[in-house]
Amino acid sequence: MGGRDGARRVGVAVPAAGFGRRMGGRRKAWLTLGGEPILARTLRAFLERPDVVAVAVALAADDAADPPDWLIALDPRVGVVAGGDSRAASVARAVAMLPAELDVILVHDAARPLVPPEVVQRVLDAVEGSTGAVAGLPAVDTFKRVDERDRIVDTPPRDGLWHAQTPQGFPAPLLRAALEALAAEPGGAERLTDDAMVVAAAGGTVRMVLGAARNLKVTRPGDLPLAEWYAAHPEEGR
Ligand SMILES: Nc1ccn([C@@H]2O[C@H](COP(=O)(O)OP(=O)(O)OP(=O)(O)O)[C@@H](O)[C@H]2O)c(=O)n1
Ligand SMILES: C[C@](O)(CO)[C@H](O)COP(=O)(O)O
Repeated sequence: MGGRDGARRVGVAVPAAGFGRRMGGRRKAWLTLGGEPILARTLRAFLERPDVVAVAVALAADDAADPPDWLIALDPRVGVVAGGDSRAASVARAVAMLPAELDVILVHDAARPLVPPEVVQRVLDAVEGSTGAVAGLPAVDTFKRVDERDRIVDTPPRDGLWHAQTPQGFPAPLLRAALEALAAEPGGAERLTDDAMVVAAAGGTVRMVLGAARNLKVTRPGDLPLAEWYAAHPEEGR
């Protein structure tokens, strides 16, 4: 896998257009972690890689129309686009603005600012010669399926259950084709909550690789102190 000069060309799509409802209506990209915006920290993990040739960030429409100065000045590889009503729609818009000649596209949530470089590397290694790879962690809790009256109706066996994280990486032509197929399906984008589902729906087989505890998704207010702790302890949770 490689461009004309043999070097792999990686593009990164960063969905950052969420509403942060579970965070009390605060857009998580702009919250600070270790004294800097969450989005800045998220992008750094990818911008420090020389094989990353372009990064497309999907922002809420008003933010995309008036992005902060620091983001515009951050790196010439970074571009901004308005996201959509669902994560998948935002990913599709970010992928659409990436350059055509890419070998691999990584999708990474803006809300996961603590991804270790070795997790990014594991995903990229696993994408080589395959149809996709996702970072994740084996489940540690017992899972219950609960009905609308809060009754437990099933306890799915935990064997083989993992928590999916990001990055999620795919051969670029495959991800583009899968997103196009999804766009043609009414309501498709809302149904699929991660990129592996998009590629699997198009017939791809996606592998799981080991993620990291510190690669948590900042989702609720209580996640912020934990993320701050990880930020202050760079060797923990890897
Ligand atoms: N329409 C959307 C929805 C989500 N995201 C992004 O997808 C990632 C994962 O989503 P999540 O953590 O669920 O973020 P929010 O959608 O902001 O959270 P909530 O569901 O609480 O509103 C985040 O980086 C978020 O900004 C996006 O780009 N566009
Ligand atoms: C893609 C994801 O991070 C995998 O865990 C997650 O599904 C995104 O969060 P959401 O709450 O489903 O939008």
